[in-house]
Amino acid sequence: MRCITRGLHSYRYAHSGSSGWQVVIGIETHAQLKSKQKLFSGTFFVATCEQPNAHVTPFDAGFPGTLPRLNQECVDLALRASLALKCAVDPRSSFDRKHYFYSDLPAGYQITQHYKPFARTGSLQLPHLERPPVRIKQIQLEQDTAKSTYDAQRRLTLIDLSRAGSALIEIVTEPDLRSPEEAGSYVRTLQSTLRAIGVSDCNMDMGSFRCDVNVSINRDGDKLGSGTRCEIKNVHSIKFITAAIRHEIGRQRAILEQGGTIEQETRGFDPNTFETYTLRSKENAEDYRYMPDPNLGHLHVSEARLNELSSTQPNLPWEIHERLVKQYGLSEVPANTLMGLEEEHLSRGKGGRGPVAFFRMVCDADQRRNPQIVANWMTQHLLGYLSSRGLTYEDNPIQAAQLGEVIDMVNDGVLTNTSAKHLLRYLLDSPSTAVTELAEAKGLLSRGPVTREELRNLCRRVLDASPQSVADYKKGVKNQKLIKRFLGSVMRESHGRAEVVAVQQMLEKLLR
Ligand SMILES: Nc1ncnc2c1ncn2[C@@H]1O[C@H](COP(=O)(O)OP(=O)(O)OP(=O)(O)O)[C@@H](O)[C@H]1O
Ligand SMILES: [Mg+2]
Ligand SMILES: [Mg+2]
Repeated sequence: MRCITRGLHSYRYAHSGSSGWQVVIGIETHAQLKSKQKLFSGTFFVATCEQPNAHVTPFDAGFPGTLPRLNQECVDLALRASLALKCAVDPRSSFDRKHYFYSDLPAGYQITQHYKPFARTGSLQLPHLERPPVRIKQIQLEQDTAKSTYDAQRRLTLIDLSRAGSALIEIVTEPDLRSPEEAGSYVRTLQSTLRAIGVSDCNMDMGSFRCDVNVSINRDGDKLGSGTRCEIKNVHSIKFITAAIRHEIGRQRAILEQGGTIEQETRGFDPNTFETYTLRSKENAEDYRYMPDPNLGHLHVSEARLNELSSTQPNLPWEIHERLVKQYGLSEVPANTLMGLEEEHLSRGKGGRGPVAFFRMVCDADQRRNPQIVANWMTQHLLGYLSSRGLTYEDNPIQAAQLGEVIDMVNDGVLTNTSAKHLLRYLLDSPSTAVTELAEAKGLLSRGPVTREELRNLCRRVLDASPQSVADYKKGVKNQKLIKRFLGSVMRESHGRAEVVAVQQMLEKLLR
């Protein structure tokens, strides 16, 4: 299904579920910058600080007479975002005051870049969707507000000024998205992009990544984007974003099909009913009385600075994925699993070496190591053992060199796969012990296949240790279950060297 229009991307998805209608979506995203200090004050910004009002200067609290001083680290992070989103950076942008009265805005205005944002006209390619890249209209630097929490019991709004004045970038798309699914994909891709380059944690739960979603619909054949948009403010998860858009499409369609008109509104989303509701109409829209901030000069960005940042820009997710596939020869599934782990690691924002770097260290240390096998050991076994202990990759005590050694020992026939899994678990408990020493101490080193004599002794030892179970077996009580239990014990004792079938036969023989 295709339609032709000028200006907006002229394609649509059949699965948007709105036959006869075209859906137009644009998203404004506020991403909290991972800078150490706030945008205009020297205060440290600690996103996870529990104690309220712990990081506030008089400037953050809006005291008269205090002056802003632009923090270069925030500018650099914002520029990194604009490079990743292929924007044109304005060599000379400026800051404006956006006035409104609200308890979370101490100064009565927010410093933003209304008239001259620092970056414009970028794009973001969505993976797995055949469509042109989403156009980025602009990115602007701005201050965050304080954090307000409503205490329903005491009927009080509590204000925490620690967040006031911390640095945000607002990333505004052109109205290029055509379905709830595309909107979800855009948000996900933007998150992974900003995380990969270390610009933001993009954690929607923690409020470091907040989206406003603009939705309009118009009849097929009408000018694309000619419908009136409604803006749904602050939707807190990708699931809610898609749900809010779905509801909004249905609501607008019902009104239009009954001959009504859509009012331009700012709406909220109720996560309990999955419905949007009116916050304020256009007539009640605020007049922000934008004016250039007289206390701040222009923001100058030189070509040299941009080149410098560009040369030290970390790889983007698709570049890392491509490297995993092309350089390391990984197939899609392990490459995607590793990317997923990397993303989780970055979203936790604890820093440190991520899973992809760990994988590369294991592979690069010895060219004979098969990357596919390394990825399997990491994603299937190591990850499983860590999560069964409630640990994440950041807590992983095993060194890349140690995992490499375990893998090599399997490859050299010194360890069986099963023994290597045991060894990995032992290593998690005593990571400072040398790998071979631990394997030796735990009797995991392969001494070739178990001989018949050895097997008989092993089986006998296991049976002798459980006389009651043996008696039950002979009475014919729960034989299947008992034999499985004996079998498990023998396999464990043999450290995986014994053959399951041989063990079962020997046990049955001894029990006869
Ligand atoms: N017809 C439309 N249908 C859906 N979205 C639209 C339409 N026209 C514009 N938009 C989207 O609405 C958003 C407008 O954001 P922008 O920041 O420019 O202005 P704003 O919402 O008026 O300002 P504020 O930042 O104060 O909320 C953009 O993402 C844009 O793509
Ligand atoms: Mg906006
Ligand atoms: Mg808006």
